[in-house]
Amino acid sequence: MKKKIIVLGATGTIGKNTLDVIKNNPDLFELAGISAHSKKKELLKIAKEYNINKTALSGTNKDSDVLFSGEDAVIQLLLETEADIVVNGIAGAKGLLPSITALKTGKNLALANKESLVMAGEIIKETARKNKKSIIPVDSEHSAVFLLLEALRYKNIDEIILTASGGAFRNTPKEELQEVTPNQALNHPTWNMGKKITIDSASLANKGLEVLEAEVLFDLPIEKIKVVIHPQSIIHAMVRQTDGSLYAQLSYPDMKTPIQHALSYPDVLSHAPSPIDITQPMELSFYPVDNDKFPMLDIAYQAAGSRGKSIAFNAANEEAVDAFLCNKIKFTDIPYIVELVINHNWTNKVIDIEEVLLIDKKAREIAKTQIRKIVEKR
Ligand SMILES: NC(=O)C1=CN([C@@H]2O[C@H](COP(=O)(O)OP(=O)(O)OC[C@H]3O[C@@H](n4cnc5c(N)ncnc54)[C@H](OP(=O)(O)O)[C@@H]3O)[C@@H](O)[C@H]2O)C=CC1
Ligand SMILES: CC(=O)[C@@H](O)[C@H](O)COP(=O)(O)O
Ligand SMILES: [Mn+2]
Repeated sequence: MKKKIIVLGATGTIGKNTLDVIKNNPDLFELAGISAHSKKKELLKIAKEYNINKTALSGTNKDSDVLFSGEDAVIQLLLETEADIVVNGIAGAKGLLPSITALKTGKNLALANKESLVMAGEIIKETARKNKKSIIPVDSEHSAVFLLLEALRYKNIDEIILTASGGAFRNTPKEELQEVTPNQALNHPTWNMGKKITIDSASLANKGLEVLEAEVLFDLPIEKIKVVIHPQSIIHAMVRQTDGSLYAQLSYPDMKTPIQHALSYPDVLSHAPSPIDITQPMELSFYPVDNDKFPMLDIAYQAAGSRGKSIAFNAANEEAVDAFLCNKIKFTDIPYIVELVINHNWTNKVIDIEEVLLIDKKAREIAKTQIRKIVEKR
């Protein structure tokens, strides 16, 4: 039986990589539905190529060229389409409700949209538990930890270590970060990704979100979740057992590897999307994070353990990155804005999705006020 897959964010980087994995494994996987936000032409092209009619376009009003259109299009697609797995490759906080709906409609969730877990980790896990469905991480580091923990049978785990490439400014002196441009920040050294996550890699906010994502996924105390700079992005994560042994997962920086793993799970396929050639010389190096130069990781650690602060971290960062990409604020204003927002009096426990959305909205308002103040001053 082929697994039926819905790809949310089919026009994005995760979406396209997922479509490649499906295309490369026609006997195993079958595309059941797709969503996009603005790229209608591209969405229709994919639908034609894969011969499907379950299409959703969320960034428009009623549009008869697609099956579902408008703000609720993704939710309608999930309600009306049978599938085994939903790959959530939507960028940002808008991925949250689709994650929950995927689980509620009885589908396993292959999750790239880390924001879902940062905003509503407990609610999503409880929804998965109630509906007897799995959350399979797609984020490369979490996919690696997931694999390693399974291989080690979750026994005697001491700590997990996520690697970070260091982003576009790993070698840029701190004093020069004031004047860097969006185009410079978008020049990721190892991965080809969407704009928002690429800016987050440059500021290390991505690693901050990933620490918060790992806190939810692996149920570990935050001091057991560590980060190390590894410029080659070959090792994606490591797990240390209590006897000191350190286990690592290695693969080239190609998202098809964790995506294939998530789609085939619990099986492992007999071929690799891009196998590592160990007959070639390969350098693997590691450095500590420079927290003074990149404060976003420390700010994320401050948000750990508090769902309200985690939501605020994500919301303020999304607003600040948007403003940076529009040249309204400087790169160095991003941590200033986010720290100011998370230092408000947010609740630690969040009960339901309505409360999540309320905190998200409030945090964005505070961030936008700060952005306006910065713009007025300059
Ligand atoms: N790229 C990567 O390698 C990795 C990404 N991730 C995570 O995966 C997610 C997607 O990232 P990435 O693929 O890089 O992003 P992209 O920007 O490349 O793609 C985003 C996708 O989401 C759609 N989209 C954008 N806004 C909305 C919205 N408001 N409602 C519904 N759909 C929307 C876009 O549609 P359209 O193009 O039509 O506008 C597009 O299909 C993020 O959460 C990211 O953190 C995690 C690990 C690795
Ligand atoms: C591919 C992936 O999982 C990204 O989240 C990646 O980790 C980003 O690179 P950084 O390590 O630079 O944040
Ligand atoms: Mn990652």
